[in-house]
Amino acid sequence: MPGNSYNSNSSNIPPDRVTRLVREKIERDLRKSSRASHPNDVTDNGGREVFEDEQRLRDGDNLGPSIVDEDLEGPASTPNEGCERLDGRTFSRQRLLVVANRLPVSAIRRGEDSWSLEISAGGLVSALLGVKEFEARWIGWAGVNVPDEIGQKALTKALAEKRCIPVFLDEDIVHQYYNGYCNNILWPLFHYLGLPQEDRLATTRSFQSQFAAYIKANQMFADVVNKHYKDGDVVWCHDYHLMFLPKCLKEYNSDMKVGWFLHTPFPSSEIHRTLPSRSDLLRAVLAADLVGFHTYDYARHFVSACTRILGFEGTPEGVEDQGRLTRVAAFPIGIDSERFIRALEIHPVQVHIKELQETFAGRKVMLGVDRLDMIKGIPQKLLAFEKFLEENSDWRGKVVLLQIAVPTRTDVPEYQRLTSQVHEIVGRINGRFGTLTAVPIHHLDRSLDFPALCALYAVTDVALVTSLRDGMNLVSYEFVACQDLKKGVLILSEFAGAAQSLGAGAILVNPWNITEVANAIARALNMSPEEREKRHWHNFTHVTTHTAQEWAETFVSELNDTVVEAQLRIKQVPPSLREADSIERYLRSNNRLLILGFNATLTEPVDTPGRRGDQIREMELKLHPDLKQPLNALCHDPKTTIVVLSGSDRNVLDKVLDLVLFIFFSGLLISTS
Ligand SMILES: O=P(O)(O)OC[C@H]1O[C@H](O[C@H]2O[C@H](CO)[C@@H](O)[C@H](O)[C@H]2O)[C@H](O)[C@@H](O)[C@@H]1O
Ligand SMILES: O=c1ccn([C@@H]2O[C@H](COP(=O)(O)OP(=O)(O)O)[C@@H](O)[C@H]2O)c(=O)[nH]1
Repeated sequence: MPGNSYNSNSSNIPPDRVTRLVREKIERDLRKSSRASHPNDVTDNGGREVFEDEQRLRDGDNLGPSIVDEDLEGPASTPNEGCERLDGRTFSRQRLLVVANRLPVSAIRRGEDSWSLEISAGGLVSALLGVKEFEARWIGWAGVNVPDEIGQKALTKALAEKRCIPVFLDEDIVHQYYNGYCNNILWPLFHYLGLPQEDRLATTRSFQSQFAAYIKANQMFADVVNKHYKDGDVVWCHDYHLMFLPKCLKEYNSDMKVGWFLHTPFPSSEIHRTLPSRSDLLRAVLAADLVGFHTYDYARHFVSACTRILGFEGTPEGVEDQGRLTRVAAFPIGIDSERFIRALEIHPVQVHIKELQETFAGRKVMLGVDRLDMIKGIPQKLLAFEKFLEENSDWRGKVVLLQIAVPTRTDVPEYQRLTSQVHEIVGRINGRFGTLTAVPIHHLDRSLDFPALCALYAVTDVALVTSLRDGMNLVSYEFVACQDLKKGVLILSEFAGAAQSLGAGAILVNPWNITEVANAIARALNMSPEEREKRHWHNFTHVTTHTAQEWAETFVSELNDTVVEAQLRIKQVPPSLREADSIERYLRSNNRLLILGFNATLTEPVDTPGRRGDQIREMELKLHPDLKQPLNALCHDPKTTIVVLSGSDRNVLDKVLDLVLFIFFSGLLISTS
């Protein structure tokens, strides 16, 4: 198990490694405080304008200078690379390897050895765009199958210009790992939509081959990381696609600083325990030093899955297994709010705003922006809008719903079915409430570019985010950032992570309750300007102060600190007793107290021994047969008192130790549950 090998390796850590880690931490702290007092005194692009970022995004040059050739061949030292000067001192910036399923660029093949690259500026890209503390490079899949060596070499070279390093996955792996295990199993399960019927049995062939492909793909990502890793780098793994990656990386090198962040919800342990590979996935994630989630609830669910399914200890800091702590915490993502606010001033956005205002003059604009995914609750949203129109005839013709539904995972049959279902509902509502000149719903099955999206956000009166579950939902943040003039209303699902941060300013709804959402639409459209202003102010303050940059910096510096703290903690663990000394003293003494653990100390190892309240599985615990005789002998010995200390329920202790207790036991059972 990686956790074990990590533990045993780490206990032999040379003191100079601890000293080096602490020195690096002091340097980082110094760098932070220098930057706080001289925010512009940075020799990289720290003072750049947001418009420059926009230009660089368009030019596909937003990810910094290219990776040097040596880097492509493997580890090499690159003097002065990533250095910055602050207060007259030179610091080298720490390298950050961001590993995500998808690279922030999509690649289109133009010829045998030529590629064109398009930047896709999703949440993670903008989050890292503004981070100056680290020198980031990306490792991931470019979204295309490149079977030939010439194509792979050319793409690798082209991507290096964007600080990206590709992982080449063949079509079969993509089908089984990405479409199969990631998007057909983990994605619906983590969003409380359950497992697909045919995969409910752990023994089905498709489940097993998809899981095998998942592990294989994760290993392929790990191989690439390992090839490019240099001592001192921070490796940040992202999302449900890469839950095995921390384990693979630590097996290569237990000193690697590894963080893992989940962008989706982590469901209640009762949901997670339905997954056939539940234990393997949890153990693999726990190999990381730091595990992060968007909300405290997701973090809590993860910790309780680890305690209930693996029998590990949950502490306020995270999850502990035999003295090794994996830190678990909430790090809510934000957006680059400045980028949206400043975009509203640029000419193309203003042109779009004017066009939209003219087109929808005299009508209130409602907006939905979602990937066309079951979790986004698009059919439920449309049905609620239909109900609103049914019950509020005076609003007919005076309100329009613009629904942008970005196609996604189009190879997965369930997504294809969803598309047809949405089209059918839109057609029905438009048929019912449309006129010869206007329809109530404008539905687009495509994505918009950044200027068009900003303009839409800015002209909207009411945004409708009705996700059935959503890790965070950045659309709600982006809408708020673009509304400082209009102060429109946000209707937000209570099942989106964003509800935890924007709940006070939004109208929160249960998206499954069509009547409640219909009523919320009426309330939002009729809301007084004073109430709108108050609500907007709350959310705008949050969105502009909890930015993506801050999210990324906090996670990575927490990861650095976690590693230092772990090394210091290991040094404080008392050394094991020497066996010969212990026996000798035991024999000499006349009054002995032996304090024994229970689960996995006195009991037979059970694959998933439950703990803390899971009495059903605790009842599976049995006294280890080899211990029966020695325990009897000890209990017979008048010089020895035995205490069994356990978090398990008293009934469980009674049952397991029954025989011993009944006949011989002269000790004490302490149940802390
Ligand atoms: O690449 P795809 O398979 O099309 O996946 C789409 C996106 O899924 C993930 O989104 C999640 O991350 C957001 C930011 O943390 C969060 O707000 C949202 O609730 C999640 O669904 C993934 O992180 C993205 O990179 C993908 O593009
Ligand atoms: O036409 C579009 C629609 C959406 N988005 C972006 O897609 C992201 C959606 O993120 P969210 O967290 O809301 O949900 P996800 O799709 O990641 O589940 C947001 O940053 C949007 O700006 C976009 O670039 N073009």
